[in-house]
Amino acid sequence: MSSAGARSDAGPIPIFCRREPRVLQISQSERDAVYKAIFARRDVRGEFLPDPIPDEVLQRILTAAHHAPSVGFMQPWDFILVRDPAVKRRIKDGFETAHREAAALFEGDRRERYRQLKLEGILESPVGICITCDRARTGPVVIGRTANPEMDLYSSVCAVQNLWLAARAENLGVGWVSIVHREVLHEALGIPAQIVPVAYLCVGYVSVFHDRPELESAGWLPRLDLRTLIHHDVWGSGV
Ligand SMILES: Cc1cc2c(cc1C)N(C[C@H](O)[C@H](O)[C@H](O)COP(=O)(O)O)c1[nH]c(=O)[nH]c(=O)c1N2
Repeated sequence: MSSAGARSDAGPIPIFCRREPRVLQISQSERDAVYKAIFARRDVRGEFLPDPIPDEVLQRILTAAHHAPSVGFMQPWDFILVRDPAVKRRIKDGFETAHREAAALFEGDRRERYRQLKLEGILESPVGICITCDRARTGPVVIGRTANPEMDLYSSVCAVQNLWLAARAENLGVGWVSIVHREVLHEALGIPAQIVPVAYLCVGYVSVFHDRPELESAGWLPRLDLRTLIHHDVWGSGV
């Protein structure tokens, strides 16, 4: 475990967001910082602090999300910021229902171990962010989506990951809660029927960032060996 460390000062949107006429080079220390954010990012469930997130910080991580790649540049996302305890409570109730259903699918010892995992921080985190996908945002024909219609959903997932990494760079924890039925999010957040809720994220400062995924530390699953996942030219060619 490592302590959460000092918070970033609120400041302007980084220079990378402005238009640059030259090829932007990334220095070695900047590169190291990117990798640091990637490897130190964690899914946070149980360590949220109630401290409020300054508006400027929230704006920066939302701007990072908004600069994600998207199929045909359709930018299909919206961001619903959830602070109302009553709204959070409805989502938490939805989690509890889906969690019970999921627990029933595990056998014996694994069911009890699943029940003991902390898998959300809906009420504890000061802000929830629901990232959605408007599949009709730029009309029916989108560059890059015709052969693979799910590409707009993947684009919203890219926004999730940008936000997750930017949040880590701000020393903010993020936890993705997918143990909730989509209809619960539609109802609790007033999401129109044609918009897809892609991710419900719990966001806040934390008491600690774990060094490893909690599911790995709990012995649920190990990290796979990257070498077994790389194929050369054809599937199954091995290393
Ligand atoms: C699409 C999706 C959906 C979920 C998750 C992730 C992703 C990508 N994760 C987090 C997941 O458990 C976690 O990322 C892995 O265990 C790896 O841990 P780190 O993210 O590296 O800490 C997650 N975690 C959790 O506690 N409750 C959840 O419902 C979910 N849902």
